[in-house]
Amino acid sequence: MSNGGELDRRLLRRRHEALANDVSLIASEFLAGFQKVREIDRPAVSIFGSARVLEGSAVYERARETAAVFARAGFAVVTGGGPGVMEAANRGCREAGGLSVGFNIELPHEQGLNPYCDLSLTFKHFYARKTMFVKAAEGFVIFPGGFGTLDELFEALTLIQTGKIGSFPVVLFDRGYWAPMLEWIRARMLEEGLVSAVDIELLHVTDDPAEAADCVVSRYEDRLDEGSA
Ligand SMILES: C/C(=C\CNc1ncnc2c1ncn2[C@@H]1O[C@H](COP(=O)(O)O)[C@@H](O)[C@H]1O)CO
Repeated sequence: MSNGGELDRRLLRRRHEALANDVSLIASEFLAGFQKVREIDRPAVSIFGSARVLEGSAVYERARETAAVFARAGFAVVTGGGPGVMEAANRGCREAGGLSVGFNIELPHEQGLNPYCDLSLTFKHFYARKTMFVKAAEGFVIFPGGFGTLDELFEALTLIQTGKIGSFPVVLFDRGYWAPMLEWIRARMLEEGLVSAVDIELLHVTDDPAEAADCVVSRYEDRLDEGSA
């Protein structure tokens, strides 16, 4: 099965004769993604986190619980549709009667879509898929994770910091996990003038599922009152 990697590698090799066709394939993936986002009939949160945590682990169970709180608040839960935190969040949302959405990705070592998604789409390209996490969401909750999770966290933060999207809440779940990163951001990035204090204020840190949900839901309600949601 094609995993999109061949197309990405071809684009980067700059084989110009193939570019127009390749770009139109990518455009059609964006369009299919936007159409799927339109099917989400309520406000949504995008939840990111490790693909590797297992059922029963603290991170998995907190993600499941957090997604359930969002579902009970009337929010859809959007994830990458894979295993680990993605599965936990889709599962928690489904168990609480919410709308559970998975934007999966074709990978060389296929993991497949987890069985807890009501709406789903599988992408070939990370960049089209990442746009849908942002397009769909009123905020972001990020659980402990590795490179993929950090990529999604900093994508959201950069879009907010540069004003490409509104100032949506970004919640880091698990104080202990994120503390060293936040300390480094303050001690080095801020100290050396590479970010501003207001940039750091974009991040909210919590260990509490209800607080994570309240942060996103209350900001959404404020935007509704202002007429900007
Ligand atoms: C490596 C494993 C599974 C890979 N399958 C994935 N399926 C869907 N989405 C994924 C997968 N791996 C990473 N992602 C995305 O990145 C985030 C997690 O990455 P991390 O490096 O594990 O932090 C996640 O939010 C996904 O969107 C398990 O064997």
